[in-house]
Amino acid sequence: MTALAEHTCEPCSKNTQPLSQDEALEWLKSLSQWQIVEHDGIMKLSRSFTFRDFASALAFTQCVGDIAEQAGHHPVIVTEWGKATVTWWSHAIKGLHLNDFILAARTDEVAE
Ligand SMILES: C[C@H](O)[C@H](O)[C@H]1CNC2=NC(N)=NC(=O)C2=N1
Repeated sequence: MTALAEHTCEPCSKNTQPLSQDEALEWLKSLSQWQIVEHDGIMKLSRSFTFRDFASALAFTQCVGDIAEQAGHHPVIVTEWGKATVTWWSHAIKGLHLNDFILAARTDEVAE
């Protein structure tokens, strides 16, 4: 079975259905330390990463930005001293798509 990070992101149009809560919870089992949060009725995938200082958090933020640019799919990243919180969701479908789980897995790879 292909590791989640190696999956290919699929373009999703605004007509694509977001994952159901059950589907999202099933994919969540493939990740660790990520959680599904809901803001304004939109399910999102979020995880905080801790670092020894601001510069390290900023360098991680740049790496996540590179992943996002490469995929054409972007998270919200809150970067602060010693911490960065990454939240993925698919704006076009106002919910979660497998792409968000793939990019969360790729986010974990650059946090190591
Ligand atoms: C035009 C541009 O490709 C689209 O707006 C992309 C940009 N990045 C995106 N990122 C996320 N998370 N969801 C989107 O729907 C999205 N759409």
